[in-house]
Amino acid sequence: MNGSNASEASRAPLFVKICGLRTAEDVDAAVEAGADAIGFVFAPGGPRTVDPALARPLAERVPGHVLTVGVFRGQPVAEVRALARAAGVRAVQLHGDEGPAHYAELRPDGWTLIRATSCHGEPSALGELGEDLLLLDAPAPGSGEPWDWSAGSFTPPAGRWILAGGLHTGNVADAVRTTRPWGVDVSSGVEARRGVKDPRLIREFLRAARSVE
Ligand SMILES: O=C(O)c1ccccc1NCC(=O)[C@H](O)[C@H](O)COP(=O)(O)O
Repeated sequence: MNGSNASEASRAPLFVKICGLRTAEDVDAAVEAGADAIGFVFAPGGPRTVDPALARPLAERVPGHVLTVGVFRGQPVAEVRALARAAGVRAVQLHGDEGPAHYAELRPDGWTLIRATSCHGEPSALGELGEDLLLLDAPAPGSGEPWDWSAGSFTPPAGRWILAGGLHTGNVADAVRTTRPWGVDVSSGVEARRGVKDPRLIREFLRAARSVE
């Protein structure tokens, strides 16, 4: 996965992550439809939250070319490490206000580190806190609420950044055309109702996301 500037990133095949999965049927649908990454939410208290006993067998269904991602928010390093190890995921996505020390402590574990942040006008640089991938999200992650990614509203970072927040089959192609991200991430937009994925919507999302030249 090379690509150190925005134009290179836009020419690479679009990376697509489907987040918040809880069932084998949904995992299989995402993998078969060509997802590059599957996310399991370990941030507590939400409708998509899983524990390692549920997530591990799901992660084990995922072939090696698809990245398994544990999603966390404001949890201590020891908790992130324990949950990610127990579930057997290969990447860790942090949604809280974790600082560089958090990333540095997790680095030796070998996970791909994803920093999720909301875009407040000031561009965030990839790697600023020691992450491998940068995810630009809405202020309320997993809410399905979009943010203003229209042309001129923000400066897209260079390199491997992922657009998230309120994406769905009907807007993802426009979002990709406008912002030229390295990847996209969706959760609510592929759900029949909050916390319940719809395999048909997963397939349609992947098709729409990849329809942009
Ligand atoms: O989904 C959750 O419940 C969640 C809770 C805490 C932190 C992150 C969470 N989700 C992250 C995601 O699902 C995605 O990375 C992203 O926010 C896109 O969400 P959506 O707008 O629902 O497509």
